[in-house]
Amino acid sequence: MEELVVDVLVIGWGKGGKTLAGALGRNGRTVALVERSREMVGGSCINIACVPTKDLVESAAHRRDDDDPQAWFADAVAGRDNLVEKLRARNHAMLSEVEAVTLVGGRARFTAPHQVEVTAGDDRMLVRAASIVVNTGTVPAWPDIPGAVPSARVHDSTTIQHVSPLPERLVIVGGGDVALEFADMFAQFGSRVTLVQRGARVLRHEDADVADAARELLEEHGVEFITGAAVTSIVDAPDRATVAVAVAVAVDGVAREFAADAVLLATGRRPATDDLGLDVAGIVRDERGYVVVDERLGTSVEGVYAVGDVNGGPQFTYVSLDDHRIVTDRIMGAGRRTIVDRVAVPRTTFLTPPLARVGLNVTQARAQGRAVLVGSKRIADIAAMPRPKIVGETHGLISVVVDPGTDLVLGATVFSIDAHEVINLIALAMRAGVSATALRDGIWTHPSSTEALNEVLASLIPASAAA
Ligand SMILES: Cc1cc2nc3c(=O)[nH]c(=O)nc-3n(C[C@H](O)[C@H](O)[C@H](O)COP(=O)(O)OP(=O)(O)OC[C@H]3O[C@@H](n4cnc5c(N)ncnc54)[C@H](O)[C@@H]3O)c2cc1C
Ligand SMILES: NC(=O)c1ccc[n+]([C@@H]2O[C@H](COP(=O)([O-])OP(=O)(O)OC[C@H]3O[C@@H](n4cnc5c(N)ncnc54)[C@H](O)[C@@H]3O)[C@@H](O)[C@H]2O)c1
Repeated sequence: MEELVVDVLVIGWGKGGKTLAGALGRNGRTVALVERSREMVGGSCINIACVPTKDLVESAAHRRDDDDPQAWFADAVAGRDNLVEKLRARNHAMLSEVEAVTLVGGRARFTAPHQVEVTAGDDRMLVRAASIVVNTGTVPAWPDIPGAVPSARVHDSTTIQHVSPLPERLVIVGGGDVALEFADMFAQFGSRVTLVQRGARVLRHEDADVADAARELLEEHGVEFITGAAVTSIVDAPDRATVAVAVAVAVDGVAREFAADAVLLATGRRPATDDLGLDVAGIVRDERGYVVVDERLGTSVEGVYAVGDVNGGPQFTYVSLDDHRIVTDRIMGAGRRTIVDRVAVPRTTFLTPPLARVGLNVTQARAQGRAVLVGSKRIADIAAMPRPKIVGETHGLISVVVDPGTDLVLGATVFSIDAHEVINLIALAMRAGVSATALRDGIWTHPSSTEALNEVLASLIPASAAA
């Protein structure tokens, strides 16, 4: 069997792993990166997750009522394929041009704490390394519902991206980011979307006014919500799938069975650790299968680290990227970076317009018993922010939570055009200790979305007095 000995082995071409492989390779370490799938060169983000889905979201948002849905969707898919192909080639080139990095195609499996066997068809290779970085990500978690099995009509978030033709009726099961982003996107492409969700409320982690505004937006785009509902079966027939649901509170006139041309199961993800041989190597997993790590992302085996989704942290590409900084620092630097250093990590759900949040919202501040000030305005009412009116997208609201004692921002929700950008500015202000007053009095370009801060932060009132 062919053998390869390197300083650092990265398993999986995720965001953290590929960045780390390039950085270490350029700094004199020999590195091997193993990826099991040609279609995943570059990792989930560019192939099946962030980039292709946001490209489709963007295309869907630009469709007008008189544009033919099928033709528009086909064009959007072709554009997406073209983009992904380019990004994949670029990702391959970025590492193949680093001499110290060896790219290995195949499935890796631990056979000892510092050794993996890589299998590709009949080919086998042994790779040994003093440092190993597990970056295998997650895969869709299929729910335990009768009939919930992959088929031409029953999809997960990966296969639905290749559905053809555009489904006239799409039933989505779930209430997280994947469910909401695909619901909004397909509704705007022209599908009739029904979203079935277990909880009584959508976006239960958001303030009630934010969740209501998001639901109203999606309903305006044509999404029907069936809340407090459990899917009891999916029956896949040649001409249609039928999704049966049991609802907690019966409402007259609401169907219990939904016919669909396609079903999307958006019920979460599970770690890609099933067949990785972690137990053989003594690498401890938690009860859900995620690799257990310490604050510096070390596993139970010295010299073995886990970065990205597989370590059970927040599942965002930029968190995987930050994980690479911690492990790179540990392998090449002072080893002082930890996940505890992370302050104000923002997130965005890519609806149209996007819904972004950082830090505490009003509900969470109240739950902590904090007396806070809140500035909250509907986008349509913010006179000092004409950009949404210029663009013709005035849905949403902005809400900022401020500590009255320190004048520091504790959190913000921005549900508006440009929210995914504005939230980064607020997150930076939180990290840098910039006061709410400084943000209120900031000199911002005009017309822009940032200038909403001038007006929203001038309207602070005690949370107890806010609705
Ligand atoms: C539909 C969708 C949309 C998303 N949108 C966003 C977004 O807009 N913004 C955002 O920040 N996050 C988004 N996410 C989350 C984001 O995609 C993930 O957090 C991120 O891609 C995780 O990357 P990673 O570094 O953990 O590994 P991944 O990029 O998942 O890479 C893991 C790699 O390991 C390979 N692999 C697995 N097992 C083995 C093995 N045994 N041997 C060899 N190779 C192996 C896999 O093939 C894969 O290429 C989205 C997720 C989904 C599902
Ligand atoms: N824009 C972004 O940054 C972005 C976009 C997509 C995904 N992601 C990340 O990827 C990860 C996966 O997203 P996701 O939405 O798949 O997972 P999730 O865990 O966020 O949501 C899963 C949803 O499915 C529901 N669910 C689970 N089992 C069910 C069942 N049997 N029946 C009905 N409902 C069920 C849950 O209640 C939940 O609402 C998340 O961490 C998410 O943050 C991020």
